[in-house]
Formats: sequence, C-alpha cells, structure tokens
Amino acid sequence: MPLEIGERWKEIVDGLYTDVIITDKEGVIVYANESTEYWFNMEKRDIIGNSVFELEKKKIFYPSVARMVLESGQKQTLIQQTRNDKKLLVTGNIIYDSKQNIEYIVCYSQDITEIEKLKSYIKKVEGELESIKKELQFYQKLQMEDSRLVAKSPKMQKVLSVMDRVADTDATVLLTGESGVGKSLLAEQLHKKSNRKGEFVAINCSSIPESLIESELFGYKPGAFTGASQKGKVGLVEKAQNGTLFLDEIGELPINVQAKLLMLIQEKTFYRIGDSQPREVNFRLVAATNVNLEELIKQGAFRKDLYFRLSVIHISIPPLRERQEDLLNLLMNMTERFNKRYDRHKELTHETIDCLLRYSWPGNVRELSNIVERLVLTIEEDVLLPEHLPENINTGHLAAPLIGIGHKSLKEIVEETEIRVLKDARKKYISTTKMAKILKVSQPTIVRKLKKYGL
Ligand SMILES: Nc1ncnc2c1ncn2[C@@H]1O[C@H](COP(=O)(O)OP(=O)(O)OP(=O)(O)O)[C@@H](O)[C@H]1O
Repeated sequence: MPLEIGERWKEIVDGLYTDVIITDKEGVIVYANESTEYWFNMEKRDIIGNSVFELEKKKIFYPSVARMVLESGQKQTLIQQTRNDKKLLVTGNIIYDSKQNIEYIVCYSQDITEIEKLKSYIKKVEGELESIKKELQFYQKLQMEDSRLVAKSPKMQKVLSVMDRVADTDATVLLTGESGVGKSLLAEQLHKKSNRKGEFVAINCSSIPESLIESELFGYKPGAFTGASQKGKVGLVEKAQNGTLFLDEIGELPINVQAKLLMLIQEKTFYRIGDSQPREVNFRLVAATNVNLEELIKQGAFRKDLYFRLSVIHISIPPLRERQEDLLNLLMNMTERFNKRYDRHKELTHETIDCLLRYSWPGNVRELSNIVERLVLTIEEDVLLPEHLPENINTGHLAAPLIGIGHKSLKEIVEETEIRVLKDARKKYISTTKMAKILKVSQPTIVRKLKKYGL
C-alpha cells in the first residue's frame, strides 16, 4: 500500500535535493519523493510498489540498503553505484511501531560521485607530485654537485668522459696534475659516479708522519707495539671496504709501505700490524700526485711495479692556465658562492675580470678560490676593481715566466709569455707599428710573431 503523507509534508520532502525512499517491513517501496526520479533516472511509478529484493536483483539499488537494514535490524550506511554511474552514499534509518517492531525504513542518499572523482584525482596528483619532488631532489643534488665542479673546457670534458667510462669498474686510477687543479675533488666525483656502497676514505700521505702511516692504513692488532692501543686499530683500508680509498700525494708513501700497498692491490688482502691473519678487502683505489713519479722511480724513491699497478687508468688534469673557459666559469661561480656564504654583493668589473684571466694561476683552482674568498671578505666596496687585486695579479702577465717550472721547457715558458704579452698589446694598440714601438722591437718582428702564434 502506498504511504499517504500529508500535503504539507509532501511539499517539504519533495523540495529536498536528496532522494527519500520509504520501504515497509516486507521490503516493498511505499513512498518515493520527486528527487528519486532524478537520482535513479526512473519514474516514481516504476519504483513505488516494487520490492527492494527485486530491484536489487535488477541492480537498480545495488546493494540494497533497505534489504540490509531488514536483515540486520540496524541502521546502515553504504556506497551504492547506480545504473547511470553515480556513486551514492546511502543511509537506511528505521522507523519503529508502538511495539518497537520495524514499521518502515527511510532511505536517503548523498551524491558522492564528484567527491570520489576528486578523491581519486587528488590521489593521482599527490602521486605525481611525489615523483616530481623526488625527481627535483635528484636534479637539485646533481646541480649542486655540478655547480661545485666546473669543467666546461674541452680538456676537462675529456677528463670527465674518461672518468665516466671507468667509474663503475674496479680499475685503479692515478690522477696527476699540479697542486690545486682539483685531483681530490675529481677523486670524490669518481667515487660518487661509481655507485659503490662503501665510503670515500681519503688520506694525504704527506700529512702523516712516516712512522704512523702504516698503522693508519693497515691498522694493528691489540698491543701490537709499544704505545699501541689495547683495543687495536681498524685501518683506513678496512674503512674503505666496498668504497673508495683515495691516497693523495702517493709519491710521499715510504718505500716499505709501498711494498705492502702493492701486495694489497695484487692480492686484495693485507695484514694488520702484528697480526698473522690475512684480511680480505674490496675497494677501488684512487691515487693522486703532483710530482713526477717516473722521476722518483729513477731516484729509487718509488717502486716501478707499484707505479704500473697504480696507473692502470692514468688521468692527467690540466693546469688552470690551460683552460680559460673554466677560469671564467670558476670566477663567476666562486664570486656567487662566496657572496652567498658571507651575505655580500660583490661584483667584478670587466677590467678586474681581464686581470684575473691574464694571470697564470700557479696555485690553480685553490689559489683562485682563496683570492676570490679574500676579495669578497676584505674589500669594503661592492664593485671589485683591479686595484683591489694583489699586486702580482694586477700585473699578472709579468709573473708568467715563473709558471710551469718543473713541468715545461724554457722554450715553452718563453713562448707562452710572448703570446700573453702580444695578446695584451694587441688589445691596447690597434696598429702593429704602435705595438712595435711600445715593445721596443721592429714592426716586421711583431707581424712575424703574430703570424707565428696565429694571433
Ligand atoms: N673544477 C673545479 N670546479 C670547482 N672547484 C674546484 C675545481 N677544481 C678544484 N676545485 C676546488 O679547488 C680546491 C683545490 O682542489 P683539490 O684539493 O681537489 O686540488 P688537488 O689537485 O687535490 O690539490 P693538491 O695536489 O694540493 O692536493 C678545492 O677547494 C676544490 O673544491
């Protein structure tokens, strides 16, 4: 029997945006308001008088909340999917008769289609955001590493490409180059690129007294010698397990330790001092030096066999004066870095940059870094002028002949200096006659030299 409700009530219930469906205790629908038609895309007359069990079978109300209330005898709330693909949050409430038996079940819904869509959209966006965040962190890290290592010049690009090719191998690498060219930084970079899980363990062979270097490297057994710790000591070789052992200034390694290092490289085993138990290790060895090891071999101060073992991959890092592109980049990079670090706003004028570019940087990147840091910290004005530079840099080209001693022949040094002076003069004076006059040579000499050096 359809349920008769008063006109006023009908008006109120029909005015509701939500559907209201009333079912009797047998599961027959006895009332449905106007909104029901819209919610279920059906005429009221096809709903009223039908059994919720039948409608559930036809998947019109699926699952049927009224059926569940009847079965459980309790109020129920569930999510229903309609035939027109709406997602509804349906609640079924009980109306009891005077004897507290179920008389009617009143069901109403809330359309959560959009909320559900939004939820899954948010979930998707959150997932995408998370992966973008991770990607960003990865690139930020790379950028940080990259911004530290400046290597844009063709010569450094070549160095990096060799490093890339050998990074994930076990091959021992020997890095050579003048002091301050970046050997330690590149050794670290090589470790990062190697994806080895262990640590990067660095030791400067020249900074440890000869008598201690063996125990530093190989460690010792408890009480191995007078003054040794009772606990014994783990050496750097063991600390570098599964990582990289970086031996800086390898030329300073005492000859007796060289023999032990050779055994370590060949056998991958070593003994702690005072121990008869060999220990196995797995690490990548990177060595660096700014001295000519072949010269040391001739003097009997370095083992030839060790040299061959160390230099399986020999990477020579060019001095800064041979990579002008890097010099300019480093200059800009370091000014920015120190400005940030010390909260300063220093700028370099063209003339200052010119002076710095003309200087030959015998101390390489380390010297450049020290000078830029000092300028940023000590000069009061924000604009850094040539007169703020140390005297030897302000007239940098004059210091040039001293550069490269030990690495270059006199002829090479003289030629480099001549090139620098000629370049400088060419910038200042347009005619070769004027250049000749200033440099106190004949004009044909100037022309010949410009031609010789391709200037
Ligand atoms: N290509 C580069 N880009 C950025 N910074 C660099 C570069 N090369 C070197 N540096 C910086 O210059 C300084 C000296 O570099 P590093 O200690 O690696 O030189 P080195 O060749 O190992 O010197 P030494 O032979 O004296 O041990 C460090 O502060 C390093 O970070």
